[in-house]
Amino acid sequence: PIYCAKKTKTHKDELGICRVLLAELEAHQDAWPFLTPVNHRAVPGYRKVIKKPMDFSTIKEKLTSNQYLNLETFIIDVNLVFDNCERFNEDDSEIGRAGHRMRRFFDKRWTELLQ
Ligand SMILES: CO[C@H](O)CCc1ccc(O)cc1
Repeated sequence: PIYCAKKTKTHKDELGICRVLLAELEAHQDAWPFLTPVNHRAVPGYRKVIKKPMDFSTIKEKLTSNQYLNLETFIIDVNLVFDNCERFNEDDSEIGRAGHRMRRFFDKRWTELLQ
């Protein structure tokens, strides 16, 4: 089309997309390592190595208490979950592989929803 303006998204539109994306992340079969905060008392070294822990339940709490300015600040927290996972787990481990699969799923879905 000759005229193709980018449709701007309101704050409400962006938060709606965050809710849909988070629901899909939580429902994913590989989400189990990421659903709740890592128990740093049970996992030696975790608190020392991972400076900014993040998980899907914490993201949900931040979303419902309006702590995300926009889609970008939400995506930053989701990526933090996967970056923490890569830092702490071997690629060739159950949780390492789950993290890579979840990141691939998330990247595909948010780009689809934004098209
Ligand atoms: C998202 O999961 C965290 O990376 C913790 C991974 C972990 C926890 C306990 C273990 O024995 C090994 C790895």
